[in-house]
Amino acid sequence: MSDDEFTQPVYHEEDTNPDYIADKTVAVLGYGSQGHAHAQNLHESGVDVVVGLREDSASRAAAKEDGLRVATPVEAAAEADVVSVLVPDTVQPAVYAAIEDELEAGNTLQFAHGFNIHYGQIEPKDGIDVTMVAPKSPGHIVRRTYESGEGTPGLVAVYQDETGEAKEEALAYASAIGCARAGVIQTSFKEETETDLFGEQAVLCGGVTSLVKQGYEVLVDAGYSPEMAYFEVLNELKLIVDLMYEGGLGEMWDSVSDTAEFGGLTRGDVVVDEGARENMEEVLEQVQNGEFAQEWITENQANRPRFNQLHERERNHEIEEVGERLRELFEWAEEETEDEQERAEVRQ
Ligand SMILES: NC(=O)C1=CN([C@@H]2O[C@H](COP(=O)(O)OP(=O)(O)OC[C@H]3O[C@@H](n4cnc5c(N)ncnc54)[C@H](OP(=O)(O)O)[C@@H]3O)[C@@H](O)[C@H]2O)C=CC1
Ligand SMILES: CC[C@](O)(C(C)=O)C(=O)O
Ligand SMILES: [Mg+2]
Ligand SMILES: [Mg+2]
Repeated sequence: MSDDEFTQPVYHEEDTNPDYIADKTVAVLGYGSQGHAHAQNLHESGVDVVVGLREDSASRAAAKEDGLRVATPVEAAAEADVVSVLVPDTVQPAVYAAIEDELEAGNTLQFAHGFNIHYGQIEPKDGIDVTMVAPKSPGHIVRRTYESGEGTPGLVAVYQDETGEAKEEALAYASAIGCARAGVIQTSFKEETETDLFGEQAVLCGGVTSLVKQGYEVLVDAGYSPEMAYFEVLNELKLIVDLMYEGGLGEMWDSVSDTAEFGGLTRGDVVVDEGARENMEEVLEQVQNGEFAQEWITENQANRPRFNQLHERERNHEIEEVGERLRELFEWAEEETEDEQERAEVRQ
């Protein structure tokens, strides 16, 4: 499929012009998963970066160690032409309120996810551009693939274009963080927000973990060993997903045995059946009508009682303890530990 056969424009390096960002200062607010990756990638692409962090932020030392300038979010926004808002979605409205006065006409307010704009939690002032550059990948992969030269695919969207250059600038930013190497798809804040939330809830994060836990429990409850259950439903999942990632469903089906292909094709839809599809449609509806967004906003206003309870329950699931023991036993444990350390550093 060539690019002009896609339903939406897809941009690569040659479609971007670094001049749109080259002489600008970018304030990256937050130094977490996305923040550390955007800030370091932009910096190494030659863009002037200032990281905006709270005075008492534990991440200040890490950002400085990575060779970046650090200021408070307000100071960073004051000196920047582009303000990239990479603090958690739940704190973005308060951070925006604090920096709004620092945004001058012609500046850009940029996001990596459209939640707050789409659901009206941030109403950006007139006179500024409002854009999105959303890598379709966790932040530590955005960083790692920039370093390895591959880049991760991303999305660009424009919500407000006062300068007439919002899209070009967003594309230059996408290129500077490595996304244009892999391809950047044009979308809208609405489409990115709704598909991102649906994807992470129904399939990527929610659906997959529920499938793994239920599969594990079914095997263990039937008397099989926890170790066997762990390998069968969790460890091997990565290997199967890697094949799908590399060559689609077809490459995976071609690689597994005919027995697995027949069993999978006849039993998969029994497990994820019409009822599961209807549940997925309901999840999508709650994203589209704002019910999920309201629930998440209210949950945060109440200091996350349900989130904390579910978070704790998930961490204490038996499969976590089995996995920790097993990962220590095998040779890939060392590599995993490095990854875990990297993620832990990012989370700090
Ligand atoms: N996680 C991901 O991979 C992806 C995230 N996104 C989007 O990117 C955005 C950022 O998400 P993510 O990277 O996960 O965020 P993180 O949770 O990793 O952000 C943590 C950073 O935000 C800072 N922070 C937290 N609260 C405040 C505050 N009140 N004031 C100032 N700074 C604060 C933290 O500071 P401190 O260091 O002081 O604790 C830390 O540096 C979101 O819009 C998200 O939806 C999009 C694609 C993927
Ligand atoms: C899949 C989760 C994600 O949407 C992401 C890494 O893209 C997120 O919000 O973290
Ligand atoms: Mg996502
Ligand atoms: Mg998301």
